[in-house]
Amino acid sequence: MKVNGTPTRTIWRAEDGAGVEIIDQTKLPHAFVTTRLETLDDAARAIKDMLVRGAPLIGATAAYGMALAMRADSSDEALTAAHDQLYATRPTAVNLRWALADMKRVLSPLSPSQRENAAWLRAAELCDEDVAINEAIGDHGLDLFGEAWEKKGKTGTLNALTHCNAGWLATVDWGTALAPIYKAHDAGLPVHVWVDETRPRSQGASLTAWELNQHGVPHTVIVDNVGGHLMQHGMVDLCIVGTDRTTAAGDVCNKIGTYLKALAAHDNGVPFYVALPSPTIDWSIKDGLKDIPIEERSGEEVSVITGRTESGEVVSVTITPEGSPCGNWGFDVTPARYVTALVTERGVCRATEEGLKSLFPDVAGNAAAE
Ligand SMILES: CSC[C@H]1O[C@H](OP(=O)(O)O)[C@H](O)[C@@H]1O
Repeated sequence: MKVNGTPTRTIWRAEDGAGVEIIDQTKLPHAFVTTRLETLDDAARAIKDMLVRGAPLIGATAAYGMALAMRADSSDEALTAAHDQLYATRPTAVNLRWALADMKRVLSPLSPSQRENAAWLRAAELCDEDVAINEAIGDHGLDLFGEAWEKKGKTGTLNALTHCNAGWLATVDWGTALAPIYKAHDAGLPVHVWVDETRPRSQGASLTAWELNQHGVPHTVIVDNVGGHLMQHGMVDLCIVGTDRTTAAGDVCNKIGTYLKALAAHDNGVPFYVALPSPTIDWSIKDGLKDIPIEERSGEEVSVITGRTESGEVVSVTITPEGSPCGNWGFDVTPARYVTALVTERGVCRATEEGLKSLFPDVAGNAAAE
């Protein structure tokens, strides 16, 4: 998408071919800073410390991390060690596993001398594929927004609620949940977005709001707990969120708090859509609650908050008493029964095994055979 009018992706190979450039998302919204990854360790740290985050972007960064690793040492041992180091960075987004498996499939059969170049090429292909997938999600999601606008009688504004950041900052470009919002806005639909701030890291307040500002999309940042109230009072026409892992039966793992929004949407008859790129489908599992690992991060992400002072200085402050432990579960699972539909790059389907198989008969079958 554009940053100050300039088309920009979240990750790209450096012009000198020896490094990888990323947007440091820990600096947004108060500063737009890019940083250069030179080594496998740099890439692993960028994922673990969330300079880059979002399931598709985590996968893309891991792919480029493999290229940086092969640049340093392209032996069989180094290939396996790089895969394992990157795999261990964050447990929930299945794109990490998928991208690393893809890179290993491409690199393992090659001679060490061929691996670095092949890794750079494959990582770039995965990024381009992500962009195409997300734009297609935008196109299919636009149809749903059009239907919602018709249903509303084409009056007022079309109010969409989203949670966390599933925008272009969570991917290489376009985003997943925000792609239909950008497409609808650009098509002239009067879309307004309720942006859940999404504690504790505030990806909504700091990233989604920043993205929507850049694109000129009307929005309102809200605290995480107000969404149900807005739905009770008819102020939300639809919800659309991203996902970090969706099971073959349509259970959706996403940022903590998503499940509660889905419950409120179900109780108030508000459509609850999940933007789902196929690399985020885990075909090997059906029961999300039982089988999806939920990341637990440091309690400091809860007790410490960062912001900008009136003088423009960015500072961090502690908001909890000394000695109060803080729990920090990063994700939750929304059972498929609370999902109205899945918006994929191949179209919209029910959040069921049959629905996903109808769109991905080629993939579902293979995965089941593995
Ligand atoms: C399009 S994936 C976006 C997804 O990833 C976020 O998690 P995190 O910021 O911790 O990487 C969140 O669950 C978003 O919905």
